[in-house]
Amino acid sequence: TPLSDNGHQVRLVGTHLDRDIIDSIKQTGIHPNLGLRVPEGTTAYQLEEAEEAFADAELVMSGVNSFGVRWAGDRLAELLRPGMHVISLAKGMESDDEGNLTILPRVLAGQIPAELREQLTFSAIAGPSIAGEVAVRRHTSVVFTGEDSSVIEMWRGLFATSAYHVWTNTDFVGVEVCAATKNCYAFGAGFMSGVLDAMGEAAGDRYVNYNYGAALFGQASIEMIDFMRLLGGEPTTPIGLPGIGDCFVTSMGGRNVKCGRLVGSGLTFSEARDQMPGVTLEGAAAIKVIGGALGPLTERGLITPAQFPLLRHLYEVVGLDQGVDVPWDSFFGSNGSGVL
Ligand SMILES: NC(=O)c1ccc[n+]([C@@H]2O[C@H](COP(=O)([O-])OP(=O)(O)OC[C@H]3O[C@@H](n4cnc5c(N)ncnc54)[C@H](O)[C@@H]3O)[C@@H](O)[C@H]2O)c1
Repeated sequence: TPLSDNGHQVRLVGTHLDRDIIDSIKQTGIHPNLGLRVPEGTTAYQLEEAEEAFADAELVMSGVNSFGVRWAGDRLAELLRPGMHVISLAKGMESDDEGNLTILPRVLAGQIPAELREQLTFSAIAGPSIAGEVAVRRHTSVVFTGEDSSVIEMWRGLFATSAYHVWTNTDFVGVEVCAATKNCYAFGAGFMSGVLDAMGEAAGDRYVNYNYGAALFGQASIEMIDFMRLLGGEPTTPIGLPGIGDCFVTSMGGRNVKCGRLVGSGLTFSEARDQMPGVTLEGAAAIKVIGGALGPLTERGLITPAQFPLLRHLYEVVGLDQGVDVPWDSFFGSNGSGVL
């Protein structure tokens, strides 16, 4: 929407999983998931028509989610040309057996042969932005990130409108780690409602569980800053849009929070998952990857057993199918602000 509002032509290429969406846009102009008409100047293409869509295109935006990043990289390897700029949306990280974590734009770039890759740039969009709200031009404030400030400034110039407000940040690792980890913590945000669901009528209608949610949210902010120290981001990056702001919007609802709510009400993660067949749960997947890396990182002495108590518990719940038993007393360090 912001690109179209600025007068650019947009070519929307679906994956093999998006055939119905692309058919709908081609036939009616309506994006069926959002129930909205795509903006003027947008043309939809099926995957087989990707070469036509990429012909004379200068800029590429990848909206493939975290499950398809390597797949997207393989497709782009065939379609990109030297001098093109790529910006991606997927939120998550990959881990190896030793717990080394990699941000997804680097995974995407890694699928492109080195000779071509060196003639491209890779950037990403982060920060609180619900697709449908952007589409109806609600005020949205985001962060564009990448290593090269002139490239992300170029992207900002293309996107920024009176409703879509863009900041730029060259802390690529820090911003992307925030984007990935907030999805983990937002799963936990579902617990506060789930616990009330389990209480049934005994919960009454006078008090809700905001204290519970606020404590999880506060601990999430401490752990995001700890991730900056671990992975090489700036300690201030989680403040504002990339971490806290995005964690807020993601915690307010969506598929991931719904699953967290079911788990908070007493179901195991596997049982909750079974109640949501076919639903993409990027946050739960991120907990398995990032939470799963904490064990090897602790064994290697890169973090202490006292660090990341909330994400460790989320991993017990999602990765090991254990019940919710929030380790409150291990939160907030010695002073309520995470100082150990
Ligand atoms: N929707 C939002 O409001 C929003 C906001 C900020 C960031 N994001 C991020 O942007 C990305 C896209 O968001 P979305 O809501 O469109 O997600 P989505 O789950 O609807 O999927 C987006 C795309 O990924 C493709 N995809 C999924 N699994 C795939 C696979 N295994 N192989 C190949 N392609 C696959 C789908 O075909 C689709 O084109 C996500 O990583 C999300 O976290 C979304």
